[in-house]
Amino acid sequence: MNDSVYDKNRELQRKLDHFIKQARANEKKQELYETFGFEIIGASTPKELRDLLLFQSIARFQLLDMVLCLVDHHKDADRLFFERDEEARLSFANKLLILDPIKDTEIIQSLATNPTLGTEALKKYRWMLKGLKSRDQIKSAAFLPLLRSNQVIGSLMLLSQDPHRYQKNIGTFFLRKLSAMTAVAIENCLNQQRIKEISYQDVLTQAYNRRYFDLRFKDEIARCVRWDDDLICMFLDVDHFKKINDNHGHQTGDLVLRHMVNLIKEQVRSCDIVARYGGEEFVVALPSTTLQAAHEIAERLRKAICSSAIILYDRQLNISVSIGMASLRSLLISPQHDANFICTTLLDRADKALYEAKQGGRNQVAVYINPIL
Ligand SMILES: Nc1nc2c(ncn2[C@@H]2O[C@H](COP(=O)(O)OP(=O)(O)OP(=O)(O)O)[C@@H](O)[C@H]2O)c(=O)[nH]1
Repeated sequence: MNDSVYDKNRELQRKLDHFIKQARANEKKQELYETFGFEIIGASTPKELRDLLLFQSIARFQLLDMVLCLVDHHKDADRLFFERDEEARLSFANKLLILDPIKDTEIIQSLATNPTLGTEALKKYRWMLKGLKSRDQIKSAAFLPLLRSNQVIGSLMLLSQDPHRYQKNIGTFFLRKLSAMTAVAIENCLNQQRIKEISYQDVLTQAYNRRYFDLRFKDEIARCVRWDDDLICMFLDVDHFKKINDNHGHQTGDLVLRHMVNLIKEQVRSCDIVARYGGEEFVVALPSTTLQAAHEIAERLRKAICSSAIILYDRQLNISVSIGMASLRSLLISPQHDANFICTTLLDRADKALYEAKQGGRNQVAVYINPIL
């Protein structure tokens, strides 16, 4: 082989090696993006999705930071992503930006429908980086729109310390794939959660239904047992409700039930579980609450119900409620007691206390007391 053929051959070999290397790198990239895509699409709760997108993605894609911006068409994004988790709300405060479709129209209109890379992304979407601790270290960014049915539902901002990572002229195939999968994952996950919530809600009063209560009650009891915390179970029953129905009609009876739920919700914390247990009977679980504190809440609630008359078209209607409660501590739990036993015993005791309150003349609070052996 003469020298020139030999050189050409080497040059070709070098190019081939380069292409093979690039193909392998792309294959790896594709695998990384696809695995992540399948994981986010498989996320079963908004919390899981939130952690994958805003926390795990950073290590997976070797990013400096990630910001997700969502147009809150259903006005429920904050609740779905953070319910009962103040700590997470604080730690993700600057990474999950929720836009109001009415108040933030200008910002929403500024969200491009194509990826924007490099300094243009940094300039145009500076507002997305406002509260980030890592802000000063950002050297390049990729803005990815999240689209569903040709509508912008939000955007992702991938941030890097490497000034060459996201540049105007680099290929966006993988990034487009990531943004498409993210949009599908967000839409699916939030819709699934909404459906779950509807199935857990009492249609008439918007309180939780018994199915949801039974599920959550078990979890809360397990948590309180683990942390050696007390938990209070409270039953509330409208007094002489049959008479209300008979004298004023079922519609008024329904109004009373809705009114009751609103008053109960006003008096308890968002972490407490308020559910309609049946007919005119409601149950409230108060985790990490002492019997004394719960008694004060119950009394406050009883007084609030008693003193807030319902205004009907031609008169006002006064109602009262009887309340029975029992504490987890009163059960003297031992390790052989299983969760089902604790749940049913606690409900049974609160129900017995409610019976006492009714027997005692109604419009009062009764506490289950352990019989002296
Ligand atoms: N309007 C309305 N009434 C309901 C609903 N569910 C159950 N009820 C009525 O609630 C009433 C419950 O009556 P009772 O169990 O006798 O109790 P009460 O009249 O409240 O008497 P005490 O509990 O002993 O004070 C029944 O008349 C049921 O028909 C509902 O969804 N809407």
